[in-house]
Amino acid sequence: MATETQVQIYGNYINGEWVTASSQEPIASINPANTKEVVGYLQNSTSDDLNRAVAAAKEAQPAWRKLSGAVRGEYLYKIASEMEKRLDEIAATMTREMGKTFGEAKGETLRGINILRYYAGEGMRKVGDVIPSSDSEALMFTTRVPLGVVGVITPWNFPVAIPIWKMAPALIYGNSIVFKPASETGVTAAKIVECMDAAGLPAGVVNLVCGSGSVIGQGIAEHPSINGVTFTGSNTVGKQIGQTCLARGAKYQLEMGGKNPVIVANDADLDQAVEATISGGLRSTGQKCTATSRVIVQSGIYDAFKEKLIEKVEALKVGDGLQGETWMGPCANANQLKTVLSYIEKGIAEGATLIAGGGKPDAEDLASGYYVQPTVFEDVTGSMSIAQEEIFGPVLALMKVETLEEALEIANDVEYGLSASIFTKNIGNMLAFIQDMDAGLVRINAESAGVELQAPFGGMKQSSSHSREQGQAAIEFFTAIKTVFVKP
Ligand SMILES: NC(=O)C1=CN([C@@H]2O[C@H](COP(=O)(O)OP(=O)(O)OC[C@H]3O[C@@H](n4cnc5c(N)ncnc54)[C@H](OP(=O)(O)O)[C@@H]3O)[C@@H](O)[C@H]2O)C=CC1
Ligand SMILES: O=C(O)CCC(=O)C(=O)O
Repeated sequence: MATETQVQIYGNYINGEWVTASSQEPIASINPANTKEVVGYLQNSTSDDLNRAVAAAKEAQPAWRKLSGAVRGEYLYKIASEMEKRLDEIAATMTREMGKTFGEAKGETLRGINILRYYAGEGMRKVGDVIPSSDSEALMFTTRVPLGVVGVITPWNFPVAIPIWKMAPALIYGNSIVFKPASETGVTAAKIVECMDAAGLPAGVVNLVCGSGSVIGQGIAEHPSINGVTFTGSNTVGKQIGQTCLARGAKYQLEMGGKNPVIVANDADLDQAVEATISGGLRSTGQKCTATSRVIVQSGIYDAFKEKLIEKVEALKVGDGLQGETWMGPCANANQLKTVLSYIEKGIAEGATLIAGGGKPDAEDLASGYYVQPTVFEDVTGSMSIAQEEIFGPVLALMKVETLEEALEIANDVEYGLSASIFTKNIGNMLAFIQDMDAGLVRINAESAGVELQAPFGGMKQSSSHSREQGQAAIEFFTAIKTVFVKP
């Protein structure tokens, strides 16, 4: 009861003001580690609220765009400083809203701050090239212009880093924003926007509209005044957004699922491979699009690898992410837990052998959260659902192979192509993997998760719309090239 009385209601942020949605029916954001705790209340917005946010963004964009890149960059530096002042508070809110451990949440918030500073610097870098004209008297060059109003639709699994790696480049290149965060993590989103407000960002440049995906998310995809939509989330929703944008001629960028493999070769450093498989597969409760899901192990090292992996997985401490000793928190919501448990059942039904975990933990103090045990299967074959479909949970599927060629064939035999790792000391194995692995991110002797903010990020096959986010690659989505020809 004590928590209920202190719970804050967060407004939408439209045209520089915190406002209540027209529906007057706030949505509760629940702590997945203890479902009796409400973290905060968010607005359940309607299309009228969305229209107001889009109108504000449209009005603010021309003046924002006219500022120099350096001046826009100053705002990003200020937002980063505001977030730094509230680092622990924002990280704790993230843990309470979606369950990842406080250490991971703090690391992610710092990453968000670093992304802001990186793109602040981009405001001072070149945006075009001089190209020789066939006319000797003419000057020909390229410049770039912003898209206009950008819709930002984000998931709950990286509630700070993903919104910021979309919004920071959108802003630095002169766009204004309508931001619709995942409903699970609306309080964390509101705190990011509070930092933007405290930094003095001009009214209307960023607008926050909370509400359901089917109303506000779909409304953004359909809105005639939104010029581009950047999305991270499920494949089903991503494709729907892509088709809606395509139909009205808007630009879109989609980052979606993964079914990421790790190959462990006979000559791998065993300890390194085990540590990286656990970290890549089970941190954040396996809820990363880059999480390791399939572990393809050569027969010569299989038994030793399996033994060490199981010993370590069974020692992992599951619990509330705010408690220092916790290694793995709960699933982010009831649906996630249900999905993970149903994949575990499918794995057993399709003939895989369960060798660790496999259900909810027994501990009484975990009964009111969405907890699941870290789980490992062996005897997994390529056609099983747990080898093909994204689980988005702490479930590892071990697959034994004889040769590296066989390992690569299995690794590529899925519809996704986001990230992939190999553990080997052999340069030939490394080069074959770099060359033949169909993934946007290939990592050698390193876990499959973990993205560096200054490098391009995105997937192949069904994992993305084939565009790239982050680093300097972000300019490709958030701007259009203008080729200029000048003749005296
Ligand atoms: N690639 C990744 O990083 C992620 C992948 N996923 C995958 O998706 C699965 C389901 O997760 P879930 O959270 O439901 O993912 P969704 O794709 O449903 O949600 C992602 C974002 O899209 C919004 N949204 C939902 N429906 C629509 C719609 N019709 N039109 C526009 N926007 C919409 C959501 O809003 P709201 O929250 O209000 O529903 C949220 O902001 C996971 O199990 C995982 O497999 C999930 C998250 C991240
Ligand atoms: O691995 C990472 O750091 C990023 C993962 C990611 O982008 C995602 O899960 O959506």
